[in-house]
Amino acid sequence: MRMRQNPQFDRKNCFVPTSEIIAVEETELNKKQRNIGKWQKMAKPHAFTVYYVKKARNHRWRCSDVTFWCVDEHLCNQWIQALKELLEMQSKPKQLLVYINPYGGKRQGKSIYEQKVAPLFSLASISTDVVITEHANHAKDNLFEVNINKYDGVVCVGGDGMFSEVMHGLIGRMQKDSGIDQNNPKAPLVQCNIRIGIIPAGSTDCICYSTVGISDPVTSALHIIVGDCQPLDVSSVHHNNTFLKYSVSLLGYGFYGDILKDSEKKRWMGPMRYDYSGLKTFLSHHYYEGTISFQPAKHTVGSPQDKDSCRTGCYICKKSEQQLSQQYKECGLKHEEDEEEWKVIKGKFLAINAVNMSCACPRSPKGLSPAAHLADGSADLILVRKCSRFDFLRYLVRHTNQDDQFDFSFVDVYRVKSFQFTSKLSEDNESNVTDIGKKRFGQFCRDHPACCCNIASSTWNCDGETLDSSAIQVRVHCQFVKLFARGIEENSKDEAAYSQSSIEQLL
Ligand SMILES: CCCCCCCCCCCCC/C=C/[C@@H](O)[C@H](COP(=O)(O)O)NC(=O)CCCCC
Ligand SMILES: Nc1ncnc2c1ncn2[C@@H]1O[C@H](COP(=O)(O)OP(=O)(O)O)[C@@H](O)[C@H]1O
Ligand SMILES: [Ca+2]
Repeated sequence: MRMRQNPQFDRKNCFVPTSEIIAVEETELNKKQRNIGKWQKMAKPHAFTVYYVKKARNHRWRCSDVTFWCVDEHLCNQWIQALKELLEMQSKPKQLLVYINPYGGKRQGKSIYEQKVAPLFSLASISTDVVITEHANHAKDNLFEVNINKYDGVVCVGGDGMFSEVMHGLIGRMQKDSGIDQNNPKAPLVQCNIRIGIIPAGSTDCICYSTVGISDPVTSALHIIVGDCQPLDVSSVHHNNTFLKYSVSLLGYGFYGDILKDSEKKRWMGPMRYDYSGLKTFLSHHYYEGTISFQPAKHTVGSPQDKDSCRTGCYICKKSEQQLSQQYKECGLKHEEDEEEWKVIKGKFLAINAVNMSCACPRSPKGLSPAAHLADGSADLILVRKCSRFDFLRYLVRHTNQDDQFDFSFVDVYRVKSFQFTSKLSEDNESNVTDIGKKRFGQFCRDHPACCCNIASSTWNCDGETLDSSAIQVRVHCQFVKLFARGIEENSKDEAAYSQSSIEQLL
């Protein structure tokens, strides 16, 4: 759509894709407005206002508007009618179920929603059912009861943990309605097609940041309003034949698991808790022995160390998904999982991280794996072996600058479609070796953070929630859920929008 700002004020033209129009309204002209400029000569001017997405720097979106005036009332009404019919034809949501976590982040979820998001939903004529959660898992449990077909999408206001709750509720509901047993690691899970929107109000908000490019409530609300759709890989996590969790951001053992475990007791600190626990965990410098086995993701066309970051309309995601589908058609799931070789690595690790996305966030704008892809059916498995505190610090600092965080002798990264992990402790226990001294020694280390040694086992950090077992089996499910997002857009020089389907074509 080609729009000229009000002729009296600004001669600038700008182009807005009709898919990024938020609303169209007839404009009531007050006396003052009538007396502006050349419209004074008009007996009775008529006007309509178009509200649209204006793109600012760093992927920030804002709602802007422009008013069109004309003397012909019928022409004005024709425009309004034509634009409204156009908006009706797009996949914009009309009815949303919203869960607000009043407890996450800086505990501002409710005010963020009411002050920044609700007015935009109202402008876009979106009706909402809002639930302010009263306890953990309230949203997840509620999703097993609601009439989900009534909604065009579900919105979570909170951090990654809140998204995880909503995702588990929707996926769990879908499997229950389809008679699928999630405890079976090889179950043919049924895809969840209802889109999830994230309004960032948490502590890390890496899922929002990695799929939109910024952690900003208004930007996310506008992505929901325009009806974006971004598929997302999901990892299922099992312990033997028991379902544990799904993960879309970070599955972290060692460093990030220890940070999460320590920070859970300090939620009263808000997001700062991660900085405090991060420093404490860094100083403790614990490493963990164990065995990782994994299947490389041979269907993907990218690699963790290429410079091809995942961007809107990602070619690597599209091509990888096509090749994966082709593999299943030719060989089927059973062959694919049983026949392909598993690579095995034993060692001592400071951190074992598996990420389905870059995990970019305000703390680390390029994330744990900058070239990880949102929808390529793979995860990047990052192994950080035991090293000195100084070297580990150099590794961490590289997450905050443009240097390659994988360019260290003690860091290996693999693009995988499945992996398993067992800690040495559980391996020893299985060989019936019980060593009281080791347990007592482990306690000594916990009491003396200065000690640099290996503790029996760490905790898995699964999107900010802890897992009950250290021995896990993980499988990546390609494009398993959908978000109201479009991935991170290439930074265009001029943030002005571009014309996709212009209103001019309606003329
Ligand atoms: C000396 C400077 C070192 C700086 C290192 C910075 C490294 C930051 C890496 C960030 C990784 C983020 C992975 C995201 C995980 C989230 O899903 C999870 C839960 O998010 P939320 O519910 O919104 O809080 N966040 C965490 O597990 C926190 C990880 C610790 C971040 C320091
Ligand atoms: N009303 C509530 N009271 C307590 N915990 C809640 C509530 N609603 C959600 N939770 C839980 O809070 C945890 C953290 O939520 P999240 O929004 O990720 O905040 P943060 O980013 O600060 O971790 C999640 O595990 C979620 O299940
Ligand atoms: Ca992926």
